[in-house]
Amino acid sequence: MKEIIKVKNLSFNYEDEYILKNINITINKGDFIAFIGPNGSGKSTFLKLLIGDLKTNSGEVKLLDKNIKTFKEWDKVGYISQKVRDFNSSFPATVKEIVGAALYQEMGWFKILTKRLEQRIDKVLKLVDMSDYKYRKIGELSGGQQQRVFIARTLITNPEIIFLDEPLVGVDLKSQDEFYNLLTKLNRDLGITIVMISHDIYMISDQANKIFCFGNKSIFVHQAKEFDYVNYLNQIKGDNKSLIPKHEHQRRDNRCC
Ligand SMILES: Nc1ncnc2c1ncn2[C@@H]1O[C@H](COP(=O)(O)OP(=O)(O)OP(=O)(O)O)[C@@H](O)[C@H]1O
Repeated sequence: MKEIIKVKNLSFNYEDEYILKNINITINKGDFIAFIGPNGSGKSTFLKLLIGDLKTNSGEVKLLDKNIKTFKEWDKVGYISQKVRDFNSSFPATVKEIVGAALYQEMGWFKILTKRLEQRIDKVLKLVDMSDYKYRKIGELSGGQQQRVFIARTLITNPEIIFLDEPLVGVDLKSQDEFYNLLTKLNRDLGITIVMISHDIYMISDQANKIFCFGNKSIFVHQAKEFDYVNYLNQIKGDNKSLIPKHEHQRRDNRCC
């Protein structure tokens, strides 16, 4: 199985105290990984380490078989953040412009959107079911629709992996459902590896194939179908960040990754 991410002996601290200690994990092509854990348990930090936004203090991160320190194939990597929060209704760019901006490198000297490039925009808008919104201003769309546009923008360079950092904050429930269905389609039909931070444990444990539980500076890997999220939620009630959820964790030497 093709390894998309390999993390070896990674430790990280911002200040004196370690946030993550001696992490060893593998993410394979086609995985749909959910990062869950109490506030402050290191989910965003780990994601930033995986995409090279933060540098490891010790250990190694490999993305698509390349050390993250020298990684350059960013067109194969998508990243979706909580962008819904960043837009206001007066933001002037259209959906076409937002998605097309990802093709800037390919537009040539005069930065012209050729017919072939325009067709690529149409194709990804269709994939995310947003063709009818091509000429609409991004700021006029709902949070869920905006996130679909950002997914389209990511898809235009045919990524192998998409990282999502709580992309559904502030998005209504129906749109959340549709968004999860879209991610599942991208994962199952296009084979895109998905890594997503989510606090919506009910929803995400239904969609993901593996759950990475963050707690006490470690990451515990579960197969989603064996993950008892009701028990997990009972354990972490109160959001005590120092708590390791007491559910059955795979032994360290027996992790699935
Ligand atoms: N830039 C920073 N400088 C110092 N400490 C930081 C920084 N960013 C995060 N931290 C600390 O690192 C720890 C992990 O934070 P992180 O944001 O990774 O957690 P998280 O699991 O993503 O939390 P949440 O679910 O609340 O988003 C927290 O104690 C946080 O206060």
